[in-house]
Amino acid sequence: MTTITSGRVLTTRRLSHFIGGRFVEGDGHTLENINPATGELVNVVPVADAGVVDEAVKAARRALEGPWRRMSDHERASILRKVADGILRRFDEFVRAEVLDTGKPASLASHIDIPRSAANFNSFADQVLTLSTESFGTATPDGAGALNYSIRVPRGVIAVVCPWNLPLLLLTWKVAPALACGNTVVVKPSEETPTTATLLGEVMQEAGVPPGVYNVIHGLGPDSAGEYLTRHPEVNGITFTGETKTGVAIMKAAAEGVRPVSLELGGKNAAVVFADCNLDRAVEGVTRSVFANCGQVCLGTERVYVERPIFDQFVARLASAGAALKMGDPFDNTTTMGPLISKSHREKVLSYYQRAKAEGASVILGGGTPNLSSRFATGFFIEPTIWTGLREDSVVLREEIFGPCCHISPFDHEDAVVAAANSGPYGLATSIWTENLARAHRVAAGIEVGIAWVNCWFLRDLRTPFGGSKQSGIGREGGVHSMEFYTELRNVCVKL
Ligand SMILES: NC(=O)C1=CN([C@@H]2O[C@H](COP(=O)(O)OP(=O)(O)OC[C@H]3O[C@@H](n4cnc5c(N)ncnc54)[C@H](O)[C@@H]3O)[C@@H](O)[C@H]2O)C=CC1
Ligand SMILES: O=C(O)/C=C/C=C(\O)C(=O)O
Repeated sequence: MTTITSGRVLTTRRLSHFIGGRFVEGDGHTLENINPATGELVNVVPVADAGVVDEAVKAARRALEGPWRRMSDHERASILRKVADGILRRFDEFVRAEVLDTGKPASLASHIDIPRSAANFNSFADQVLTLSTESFGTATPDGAGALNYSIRVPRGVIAVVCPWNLPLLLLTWKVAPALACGNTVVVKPSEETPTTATLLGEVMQEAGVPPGVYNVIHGLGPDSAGEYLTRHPEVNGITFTGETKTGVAIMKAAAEGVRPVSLELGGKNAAVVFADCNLDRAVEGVTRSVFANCGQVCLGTERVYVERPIFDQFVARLASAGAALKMGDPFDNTTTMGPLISKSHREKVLSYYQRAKAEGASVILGGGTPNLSSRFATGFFIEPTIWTGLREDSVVLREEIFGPCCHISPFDHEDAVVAAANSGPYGLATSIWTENLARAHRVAAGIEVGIAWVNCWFLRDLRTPFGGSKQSGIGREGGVHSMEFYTELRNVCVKL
């Protein structure tokens, strides 16, 4: 297929839905998937209407009657390990697809996104083999007793709705445990990043995942594929990562039919840096937590609190680390920061850059868009930005921006910084930087979040509970917690 875009002639692919083990063309209604680093077209993507979504859910339902659910946990685990191997075998292809869809540096996709996606399958293949249930010996009047034991059954068809910031990583974080437990899935990747979900369909086939167990439909959210899927009455559970407002819409959809939801939503995460920290480690960690993936990580830091004696030094060091980031060709190994995901997202983040100035911030670094040369001048790049001097109640300190920016405030007392970190509606993650062990434990317990890191950030063990407090989500995934969401316990009482 040949397409003319931005004055360039490109050969592009047309993606398909993946339903019942087949790649399915849509009805001709499509959307364009744009490379955020250049503004060029990557591929043309079909948009599923209600009929296509119904077909996918029905394929997933039929597959529940097939071999997948009847296989032993060992057999399913062995197929999931083949999926992991398949991702690694096609590593470069996955990296390239993820980079073209997101604009993130290939070094990041090769280091985090794609290896973690394979690790998700291996980890949940392990997890399903060590899952235990409870049993009780129960006294009965005749003295013979009864045995109560519980079994875990798959929930059925799971709707998986994914965002664009870590497309394959977050998709597989949900698909791997859902499949390990014997469910079937219908995945709706973000309209911004549809490619790796589709490529995974090929890997699933090669690995021997039966038709209909893994289905992918493309499209938008409201009044489109996302909404049709989450409202579909034959979906038995919904897992979602993305914006809090979308989480609310999905929870409402799930209420119809009383379906369980697992929601990992937005954040406005605080990093707390005490004067007794190892400053080199703190600067390195906070630099990553603010700027990694161009600030498009729900766990990232947008509020930094630094104890006053080291405030000026910390601000200067974070600013010089931010200034050293190199934007440009994502496939160049020296590039350390990609663009934002889309033109509209850049407009949103720039509106906060303007708002910060209007609210009286001192701009320590950045605040605008960079001048890049050649092809990348039309990409959605934005400057890494640091502010100081804002009031705690300013909009920029309360709303999730999802860009490469942070505000740094000084603090004097532990209680006050814990209160500041806890202000606002979100409670996803925090990082605490101190060499005082007692203080580290105290502050980690005091900040209302699902994930507290001490002297590190994004150090992940896939067995640990992962999720948010307050408006940052409902439920926990990871390890046994994923197994709890993707199965239902059934108690069996046997009279002896
Ligand atoms: N992990 C996170 O916390 C993320 C947060 N965001 C934040 O959300 C903002 C908006 O980004 P979006 O991509 O629009 O996020 P979003 O939350 O609207 O979209 C995520 C996924 O949900 C789907 N979706 C949207 N509305 C839906 C609905 N009513 N029913 C069912 N599915 C629906 C989308 O098609 C996409 O697949 C960003 O500017 C950023 O601030 C975005 C991505 C990830
Ligand atoms: O599971 C992880 O390690 C990372 C999760 C990150 C997000 O959920 C996000 O940025 O949206």
